[in-house]
Amino acid sequence: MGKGKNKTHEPKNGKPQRGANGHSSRQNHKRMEMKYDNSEMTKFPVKLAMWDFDHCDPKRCSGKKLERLGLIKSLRVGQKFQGVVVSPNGNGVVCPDDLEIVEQQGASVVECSWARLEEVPFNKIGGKHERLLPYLVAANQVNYGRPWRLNCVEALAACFAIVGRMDWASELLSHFSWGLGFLDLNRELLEIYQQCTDSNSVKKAEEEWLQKLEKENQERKSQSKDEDIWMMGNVNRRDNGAQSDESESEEDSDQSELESDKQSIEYDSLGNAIGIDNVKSRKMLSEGSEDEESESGEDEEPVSYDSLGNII
Ligand SMILES: C[S@@+](CC[C@H](N)C(=O)[O-])C[C@H]1O[C@@H](n2cnc3c(N)ncnc32)[C@H](O)[C@@H]1O
Repeated sequence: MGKGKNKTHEPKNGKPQRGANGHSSRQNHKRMEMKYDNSEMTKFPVKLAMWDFDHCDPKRCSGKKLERLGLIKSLRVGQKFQGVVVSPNGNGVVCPDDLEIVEQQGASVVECSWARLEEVPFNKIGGKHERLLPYLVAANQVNYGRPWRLNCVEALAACFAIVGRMDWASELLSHFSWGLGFLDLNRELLEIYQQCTDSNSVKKAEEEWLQKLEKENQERKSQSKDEDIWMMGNVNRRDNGAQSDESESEEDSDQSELESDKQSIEYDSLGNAIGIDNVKSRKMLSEGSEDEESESGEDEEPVSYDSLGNII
């Protein structure tokens, strides 16, 4: 762990743990509590706090930036927080019913790496109101476009926005060049969550949104499949169609070969039709050449197929 407040300190000679300032953790705890009443904290209308595990690059870390701006306070492991704790360890999701808690006690986050969550002693941090965030999409430069994985300032802003304090959400995000983009990106969804009441109703709204996304995704896929077909003609008749399985394509190719051979049926000297054999032998040849083509074709131009065997 790095040099943050919450790096692990080994007890020496069985004596109580002491922080970097030489005070015992109990004394530090008192100091931290007192610091909350410090005038520094008036920079933001409510308490903002974080447990900082120093996992992240300080230059890119939104929590550290809020701390440098004097907007958020670091908490020590062992300290609990009275307000809403926006945490990967939460049970319910943040909901409009949390407004009172947020307005009276503030909000906090866990500043750590998503990749190192298992190192966070969640049982020694948190509070009575630990919450997850419902589906929202990150707008920060590290995880842009990624759902659920918000950074600390986005998580705090999301909490404020959901409980209806868009003013606080904007104020906090305005310190980041990309910040207000988070509210733009999630505007419609945030408005939906704001209409909810308790945690269950937010979960329900989230579920409906995800179903809508899934439906749109399916529609987009089938639309692009249709467009492909119009652009490329019947893809099952392409030379490398050997890979497009299914009886449909085999039937098609049989049919087309028969049709094209109708006029070219030849007869031997005894009057036997020999065109059918020719069709068969040509088909076998063409199958052989398809194999060769598909082998060499792999190197030249990789082709992928969807579940219906269409080239995508
Ligand atoms: C894992 S840290 C990553 C912080 C990042 N390094 C930064 O620069 O801010 C993000 C924190 O925001 C809160 N958070 C973000 N997305 C969340 C979600 N979907 N549910 C609950 N908490 C979330 C949690 O406190 C989480 O620990």
